[in-house]
Amino acid sequence: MALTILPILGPISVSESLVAIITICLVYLLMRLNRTKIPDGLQKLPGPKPLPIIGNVLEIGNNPHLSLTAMSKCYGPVFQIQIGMRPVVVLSGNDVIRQALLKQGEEFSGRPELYSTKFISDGKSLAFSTDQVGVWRARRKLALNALRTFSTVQGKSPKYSCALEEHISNEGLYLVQRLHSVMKADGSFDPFRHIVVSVANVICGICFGRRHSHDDDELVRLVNMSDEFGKIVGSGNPADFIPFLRILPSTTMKKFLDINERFSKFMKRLVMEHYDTFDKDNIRDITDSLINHCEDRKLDENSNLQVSDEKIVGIVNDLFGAGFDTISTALSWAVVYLVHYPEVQERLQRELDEKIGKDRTPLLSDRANLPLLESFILEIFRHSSFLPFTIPHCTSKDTSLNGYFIPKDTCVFVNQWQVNHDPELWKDPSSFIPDRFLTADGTELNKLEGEKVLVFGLGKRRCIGESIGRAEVFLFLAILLQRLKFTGMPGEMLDMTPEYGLTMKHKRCLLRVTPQPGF
Ligand code: HEM
Repeated sequence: MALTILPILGPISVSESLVAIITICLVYLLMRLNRTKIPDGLQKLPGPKPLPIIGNVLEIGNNPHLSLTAMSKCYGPVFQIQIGMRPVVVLSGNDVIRQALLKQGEEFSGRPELYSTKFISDGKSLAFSTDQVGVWRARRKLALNALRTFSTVQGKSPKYSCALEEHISNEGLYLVQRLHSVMKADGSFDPFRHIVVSVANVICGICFGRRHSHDDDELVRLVNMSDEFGKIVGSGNPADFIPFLRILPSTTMKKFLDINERFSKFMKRLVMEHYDTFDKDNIRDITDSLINHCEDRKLDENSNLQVSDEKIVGIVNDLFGAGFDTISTALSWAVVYLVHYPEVQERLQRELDEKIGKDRTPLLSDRANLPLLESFILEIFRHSSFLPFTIPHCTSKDTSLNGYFIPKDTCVFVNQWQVNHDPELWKDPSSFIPDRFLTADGTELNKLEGEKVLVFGLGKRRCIGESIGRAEVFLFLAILLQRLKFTGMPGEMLDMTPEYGLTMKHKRCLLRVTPQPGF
């Protein structure tokens, strides 16, 4: 990533170089003159010395979660780097992150204006855009209510406690069948390719009241390209901070624009279908409820909320986008960990055999009875830390943290990976040990330990899909483990090195399944 800036140094002439050097010097001098004065009693942020123009890009490298964790050991839990000419504050450590996001939540809840995020949902994304506080708060409340209502509403069958459980269970059982048939046809399968469609169908059911076939080319291509999206919007993408990188040809950027365009087209079609068939007396799903909200607001003369219809109905883009990528990444990692640690897979299957048996499908209400599965999920969240940073934050006013001055509009990275691998919080953090989340006698989940895992963010920007995410990962895994045994390809070692992005993915691989006895 960082090395993409080097080719521009080659083809320039001597006079161009001189102009460039003079410009750099002038900008540097201007920056020194404009330097913010540090208020009395506060200190200047520590951090590595930046190079002109590129700042600390070379030190940050291709794995910012690792390099910034290493820097926190040297500079402490609050330090400053420079990406390009732009200062970025990096937060690490449980106490400092809680102080910033919970106790000083208002000051740290903004989003920075970044080049890449302008392309997401035409710059109108709830999660990424720089909406004013009032607009963001109103949209977030609408999104939360819509999610809550349409996941807890009664499903079609009385067997299930809610529509969410029904969607997950149906998709989980379908995924089992699908993996059997792919095994018969090809002898192996790419886990992400199939899991992502099943997970996308759950959120599609809640948002649009429909599901797509696993052979639906448009959906399959769209959801399978999500890693290109994450590579660009992950914290530390140099093109967000160094303007001239945007004009250099980049295949990743091209794919990013392509996926955003395809995504918008796909979503617009589904939303238009809803407008065409909208019936106020039959609200079918989240899209209908958002359209209905716009209609009600037009009738309410006292309404003083200045949020456009496009921004209200566009909330569904965020719910769909966040709802499939995060959960399918978690599940795909889970399957890869099962293969890498076969003894853990055997213990999980024994727990399911003993507590659920073979005569019924697991339900969400089984969570309390399956402590090892719950511990396994927490350890996947912690060990993979597949969301290594939250979405970048931004300060909404001048503030301070740990005695350091942080000016308004400073971009802030929150290093979740560091917290999940902090030796002060975890014994042997680099080892995969699900039992660390069980009580000493191994019979129950140690909830306090579980709360230390940081993967959904904290405070005002905390993920609004957390309970859906946790429920989905649990129920899909319980259904898969009850019916299938996962193995790797004979003689091949799995490469567990994550590929950096907003959500870190494992390398694409081929796996196998065999039916569990009795299925
Ligand atoms: C395992 C699953 C999931 C994980 C690990 C996860 C994690 C996160 C994280 C780390 C953030 C950023 C927090 C911050 O910036 O401080 C976030 C934000 C968000 N998540 Fe999730 N998420 C998951 C599932 C979901 C689901 C299922 C949905 C919706 C259906 C969702 C919707 C959102 C939205 C809308 C935001 C933006 C909130 C805002 O900016 O106010 N997430 N999530």
